[in-house]
Amino acid sequence: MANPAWRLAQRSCPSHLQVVSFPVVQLHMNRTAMRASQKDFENAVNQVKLLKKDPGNEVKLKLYALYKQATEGPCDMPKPGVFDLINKAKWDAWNTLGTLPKETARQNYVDLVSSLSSSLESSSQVEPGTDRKSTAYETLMVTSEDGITKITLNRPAKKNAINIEMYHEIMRALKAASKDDSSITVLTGNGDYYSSGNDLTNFTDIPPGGVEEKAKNSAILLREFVGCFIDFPKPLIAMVNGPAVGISVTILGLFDAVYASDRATFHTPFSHLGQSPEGCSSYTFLKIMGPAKATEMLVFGKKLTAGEACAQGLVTEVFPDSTFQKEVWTRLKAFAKLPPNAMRISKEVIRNREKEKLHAVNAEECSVLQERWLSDECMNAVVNFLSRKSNL
Ligand SMILES: CCCCC/C=C/CC(=O)SCCNC(=O)CCNC(=O)[C@H](O)C(C)(C)COP(=O)(O)OP(=O)(O)OC[C@H]1O[C@@H](n2cnc3c(N)ncnc32)[C@H](O)[C@@H]1OP(=O)(O)O
Repeated sequence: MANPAWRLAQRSCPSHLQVVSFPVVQLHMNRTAMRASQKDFENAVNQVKLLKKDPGNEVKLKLYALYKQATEGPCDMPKPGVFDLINKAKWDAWNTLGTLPKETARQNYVDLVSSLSSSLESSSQVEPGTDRKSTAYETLMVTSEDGITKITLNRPAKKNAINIEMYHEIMRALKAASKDDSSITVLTGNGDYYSSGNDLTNFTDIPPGGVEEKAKNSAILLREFVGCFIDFPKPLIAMVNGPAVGISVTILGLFDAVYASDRATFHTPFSHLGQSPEGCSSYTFLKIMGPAKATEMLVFGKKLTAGEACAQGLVTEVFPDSTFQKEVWTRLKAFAKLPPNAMRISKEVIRNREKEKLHAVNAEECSVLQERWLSDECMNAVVNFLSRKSNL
């Protein structure tokens, strides 16, 4: 959407907000629909009218394009002339959606409005720098302000262990963040831990199909979860506020920057747990730190200090815990002011070369883990933890 013509329109036409504005979307409201998803869509169209804060021109263009695609299908209008700046920006936005199916456009529109409603609502009501738990999530706090969507793991009493609900909520929050109007996304933890990794009680809820079915379902969930990090389109930054264990460490290799408090530690005790690496770490860690150091972490379970993790390239920079929040947020706010499309495209250029490989590694790691979870070594480790014979 970094359309120079649109930028020019913004400067030369002070009334642009009316031109690409809610009424444009409302204009087409009289088409009623029969299907449930169409009802959601209509609700979303109505919700747009109720937004208290202007979502900005880029978001409005996205809404316009998705609306047109959802109601009329691919753009078949003649391209407006080069001097018809506003209509050309709208045409461009619609035309970029190509042959996106109407149903997908409808769904994307609904998702965008939903992320918009929560982010605009939170940014308008929350004091700067203050978190407010979004009612949409049980295990996370998600806020959006100053161009930054912040996803906070919020099970501090369980050291932010990732239970099944949290896996799903993180995926949902990432999908919403990928479409909202923020420039960058931050993941952090509430309390003294960043995250203690997979919630080991996830393994205790056995379905009627038995442990094999459990292992299969877990592998499917894990693959989808890691896939969201591989495909996340905006700069994704981890603020590692404290110790990190297991999968919360391995997926750091898929982040674009990792800032750590000097209280943080990085621990992947897979062998201790009878498991094997995930989160694409069997590939990313080798690239980041070389095979010898990666093996120490992933095979022998060596726990790294923040300083060591930084020296090995897993962490971008370490800050004293006392100034961690202040220093990192100052930096993130400056990043968020950079042109968002340029950041997104630069990330795309960097990531695209690796994407296919990363998805293949993810699939392989999940398939190996599916077997590992059925092993005696793994089952014993989980039982030991649950009966408190082991604290890593
Ligand atoms: C869909 C499936 C995908 C699977 C993907 C696979 C991923 C692999 C991994 O992530 S492997 C890593 C798994 N994590 C662990 O093995 C860590 C286990 N936890 C600990 O060793 C310790 O809790 C600790 C070192 C993190 C913290 O120890 P401390 O003594 O400071 O605190 P407590 O042990 O008393 O913990 C407080 C309460 O939190 C519960 N808890 C902490 N971590 C986990 C966890 N990972 N799973 C489940 N529960 C956890 C702990 O049980 C305490 O609860 P309680 O107060 O109710 O007793």
